[in-house]
Amino acid sequence: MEVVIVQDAEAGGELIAETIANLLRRKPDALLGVATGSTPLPIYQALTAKVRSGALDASGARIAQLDEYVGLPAGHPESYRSVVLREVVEPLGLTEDAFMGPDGAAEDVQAACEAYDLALAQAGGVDLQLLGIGTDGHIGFNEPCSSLASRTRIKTLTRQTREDNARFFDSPDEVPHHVITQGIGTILEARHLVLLATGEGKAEAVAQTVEGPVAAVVPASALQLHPHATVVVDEAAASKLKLAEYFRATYASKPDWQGI
Ligand SMILES: O=P(O)(O)OC[C@H]1O[C@](O)(CO)[C@@H](O)[C@@H]1O
Repeated sequence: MEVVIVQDAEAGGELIAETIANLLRRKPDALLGVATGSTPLPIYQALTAKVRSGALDASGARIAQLDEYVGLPAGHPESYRSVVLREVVEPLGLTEDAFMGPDGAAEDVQAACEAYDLALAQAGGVDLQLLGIGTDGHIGFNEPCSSLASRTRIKTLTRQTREDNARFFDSPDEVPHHVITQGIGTILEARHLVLLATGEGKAEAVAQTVEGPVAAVVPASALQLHPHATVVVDEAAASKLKLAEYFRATYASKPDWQGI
């Protein structure tokens, strides 16, 4: 696992956007797995700026959703499908044809989950999966004690996560209780995992993810099992890392650094 400490969220967004840009220059039809929430927004803004300035042609990119609420009406502005279309697909000049996600309104949710795992595999697998992290250590919506081998499935949100996400809704009661999420086993199949964490509220979860044992109670700790996982944290989110100085020195010592 590579840990990169950056000054702030904007720097993290720029670093990861450049990594994605390099991937798309090598592989124009790369499948990008995208996360929602507040954390990845600086990445999408930096990536969009590259496209608009002509520094990057992202027209062949394909976008895959990480998770979705169950039970929101179709077209709800806070469904993750709506968020990804609004924050990623449209700004990059892509169409819905380039987008894939699980069906949160399916009658048979389990079948929809299995269909999504199959669709990801048939699309050649995710090249780079962006991840945020919950204050409880979740990735996607894999709450604590999710199986580290789990596949895409329905999950129940913890009270903490519903409280954390209430800011996106008119009332806390509107936050759905259930979600579809790529499983941890599904996420681990992506070729490169890039987790961004910013702010002091994520510091404890980051410390447990990076320096704690691999444990289902901290789902993000599963990144330790992946051969190419990069954790990008700002100074605030890095504040509880015992090895912070080591991580800074390691990163600074890479003379011909080409991206993460
Ligand atoms: O970035 P935020 O808004 O703190 O959310 C943390 C994580 O929880 C989720 O909202 C759950 O999927 C992710 O989108 C995000 O990575």
